Amino acid sequence: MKFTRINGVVLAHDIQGLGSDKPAIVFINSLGTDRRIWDHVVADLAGEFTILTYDKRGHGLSGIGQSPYRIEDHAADLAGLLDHYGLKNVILCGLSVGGLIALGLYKARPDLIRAVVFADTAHKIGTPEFWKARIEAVEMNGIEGILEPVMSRWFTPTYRTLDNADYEGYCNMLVRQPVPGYASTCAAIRDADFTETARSIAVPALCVVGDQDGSTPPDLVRSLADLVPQAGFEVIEGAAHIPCVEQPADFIARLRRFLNTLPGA
Ligand SMILES: O=C(O)CC1=CCC(=O)O1
Repeated sequence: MKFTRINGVVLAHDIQGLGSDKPAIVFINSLGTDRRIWDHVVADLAGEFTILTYDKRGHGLSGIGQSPYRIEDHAADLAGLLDHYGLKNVILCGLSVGGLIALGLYKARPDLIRAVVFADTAHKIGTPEFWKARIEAVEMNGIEGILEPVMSRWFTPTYRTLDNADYEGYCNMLVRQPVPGYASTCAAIRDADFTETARSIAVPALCVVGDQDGSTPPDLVRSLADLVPQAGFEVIEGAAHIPCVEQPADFIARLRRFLNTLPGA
């Protein structure tokens, strides 16, 4: 684990394969999660790629910084981290708000990006009213107060059982995020609309979504795929909003298939 200060905020991250000539892939997290959601994927790709995972500001072990945030702040943090390591020509894999951050980074620094995987995300997520209610709820009652509705979006009923220790662990992950970082990221999502950026993407892209995703349902993710000129669209069975956790083998297989289509793969 490493820590680096970027834009005045300490970002916790892991990097492997640095200095090799292996293609670089960067994973960008969803709201309320930290970089450990990518553990299965990273373990599978290790040795073949330079791999960066990080906790965006306000999440995990990263600093919180100043509220309010915009997606542009999260994207500037990622640009700073890539510049810190001299990473260019990267493949981005963004989950949910991570997809918005990928779009924000593409808008600001298209020079850094070689391809994008958009997982369970869209150019615009939710309504202002929805995010206002979410922010008010967490500021009033803490993240515990929204645990059940959020978990029913993240995971299928099959996964959400009391005897599933992994499920309990991901509940812990959510409730342990700092409220100011969580609420500020909700506000950033509320204010984001990357429709025009999505239309402008000139690199290969894959949009993928769990068939039971309650946050960014398949039809919404398909609408992103329709905007992005070179995007494929795939649905993962038996997953909700976080397929890299709930169906890692299927997620990895689709990711690998996409990576194998990239020029020079
Ligand atoms: O918390 C949720 O409802 C799921 C989600 C929306 C945006 C994101 O990153 O996660």
